[in-house]
Amino acid sequence: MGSTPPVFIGAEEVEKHLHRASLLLPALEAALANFSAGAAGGVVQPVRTVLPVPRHGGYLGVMPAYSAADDALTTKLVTFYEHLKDSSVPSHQATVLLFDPSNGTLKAVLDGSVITAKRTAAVSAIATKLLMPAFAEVLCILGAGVQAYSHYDIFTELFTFKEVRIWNRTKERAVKFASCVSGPVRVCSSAQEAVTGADVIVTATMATAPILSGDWVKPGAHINAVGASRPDWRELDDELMKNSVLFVDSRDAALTESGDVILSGAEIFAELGEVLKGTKPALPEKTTVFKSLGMAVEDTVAAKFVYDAWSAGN
Ligand SMILES: NC(=O)C1=CN([C@@H]2O[C@H](COP(=O)(O)OP(=O)(O)OC[C@H]3O[C@@H](n4cnc5c(N)ncnc54)[C@H](O)[C@@H]3O)[C@@H](O)[C@H]2O)C=CC1
Ligand SMILES: O=C([O-])C1=[NH+]CCC1
Repeated sequence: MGSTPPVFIGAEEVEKHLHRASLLLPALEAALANFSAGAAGGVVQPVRTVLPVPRHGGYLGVMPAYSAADDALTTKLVTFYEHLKDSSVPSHQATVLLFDPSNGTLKAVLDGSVITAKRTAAVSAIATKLLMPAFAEVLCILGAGVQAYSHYDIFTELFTFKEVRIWNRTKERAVKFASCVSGPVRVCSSAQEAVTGADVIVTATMATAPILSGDWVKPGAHINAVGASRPDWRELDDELMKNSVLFVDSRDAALTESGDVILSGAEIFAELGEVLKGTKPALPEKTTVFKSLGMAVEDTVAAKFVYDAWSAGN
């Protein structure tokens, strides 16, 4: 008798079972805390392997993780390309393989793009809940791509902002963003205009040089720095990196992959998981940066969530 072939769960099905990124919050908070607990937390996750594809300006990331608390084993394969000529192809594409951890059998192949968009935004939301100033009124998003949309959705679901602003390098995309989302958004002509006076800032661009200057940032603001995941790419300038309290998802990853951290020489204060565990304080009264690179265990718990929901309905 042959083994059961893996199921394929495509983007539409993933979206159906994960219609709100906030569904992932409890699992992600636990995974971040477990990751930062070291061996005792039961998360096995190396820093991802990123293979450059120099001829085409692309990268293939391989992101395996096992979470003992969830008894879940996955690897995500994610490609990201800097300058795609065909704008109908997304800059990031991903697939998650979910294995039976007891015997290594491949159980499911899941679309990873929806998972990547939603788990990243959910992790930024976790950071924001902990680190944003009291009475935050203005949200500013720099970038108008996939991550901008997923961040807008969960941030406006969880928090109450009086004003949401967007800036994008090409203004048409920002205008389109403002016309597509559910609430009012002010389209700004410059990053400086968007950032000035903002309490919470999300940088989610493909920039390779700083787009956000410390000069513009209101003291006490919180920044989720989501882009610039290569050691020579930047979104934030040195002033901002050095004059903020710096939180990361993974110290090892930040010191390997983040141009903003490596090139500025900024000191890492804590991993988000350490704040969640209560071993490091959050310091919301200070200007804070959460440098997000994206962790494999986030995909593990998200894929398990989707697979379990899919299984329950089949
Ligand atoms: N931290 C994490 O867990 C994750 C981070 N990312 C990163 O988030 C960023 C955004 O990803 P997506 O929204 O999926 O990409 P996207 O391609 O959908 O959107 C990128 C946006 O950046 C803008 N942009 C492109 N080049 C730029 C430049 N040189 N300067 C300023 N803006 C520029 C584009 O106009 C577009 O609005 C990327 O850097 C990506 O690698 C993506 C997935 C997970
Ligand atoms: O975590 C992730 O999937 C990624 N981070 C940067 C590019 C893709």
